[in-house]
Amino acid sequence: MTTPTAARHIVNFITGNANKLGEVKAILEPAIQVESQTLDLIEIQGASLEEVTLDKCRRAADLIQGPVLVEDTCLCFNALNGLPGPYIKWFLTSIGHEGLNNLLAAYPDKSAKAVCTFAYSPGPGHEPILFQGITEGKIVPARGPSNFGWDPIFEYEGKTYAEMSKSEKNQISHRGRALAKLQAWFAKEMTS
Ligand SMILES: O=P(O)(O)OP(=O)(O)OP(=O)(O)OC[C@H]1O[C@@H](n2cnc3c(O)ncnc32)[C@H](O)[C@@H]1O
Ligand SMILES: [Mg+2]
Repeated sequence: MTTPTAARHIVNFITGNANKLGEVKAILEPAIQVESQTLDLIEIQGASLEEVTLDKCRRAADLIQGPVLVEDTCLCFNALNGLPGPYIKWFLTSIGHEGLNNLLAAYPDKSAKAVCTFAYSPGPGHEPILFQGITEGKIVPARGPSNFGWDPIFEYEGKTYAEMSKSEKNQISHRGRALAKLQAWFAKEMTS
């Protein structure tokens, strides 16, 4: 006799970032199984955070010809009206943690928002669904291990992301908050 297995959702998370994948797996599994493919997806410029992610998702669904999950992360400095925002990857690569701190040297306001926007598409031709999470913190000189992007310079309630354990970060992070919305949506899909 075979044991019936509960229906489980599988998502195909398209990303070139192994740290993102690690966090997404830690948060979603085992309830939602995370498979992954690495694709270098073009990210459009001069658009809203939502448009960047929607466009990335449509491209991924077209390339894969199937259901996909993508994500775009922004780090927005309030004193700079939201910049570097979606361009944080290039700023981080070019000027590093110290340079990012220096960008705020002229401003007393060091507050920043970490914004994570996931987009899920059931396949090509379908309009993707967005799930966004925001964590408010501040930019500080680097503290903690430099394993993942700007984790050492983003402080939330006295600790930088880099000083937190993985589970501590996932509970309060921009990514954790966005995925809580995605989990709720998938849970509803399962029962409808
Ligand atoms: O293939 P994709 O998913 O696009 O991966 P990516 O590394 O290009 O990621 P983004 O385009 O979203 O750029 C976001 C930048 O912020 C970094 N980043 C993303 N999430 C982070 C987090 O939780 N903590 C620290 N740095 C993060 C990431 O390494 C990039 O430099
Ligand atoms: Mg990217």
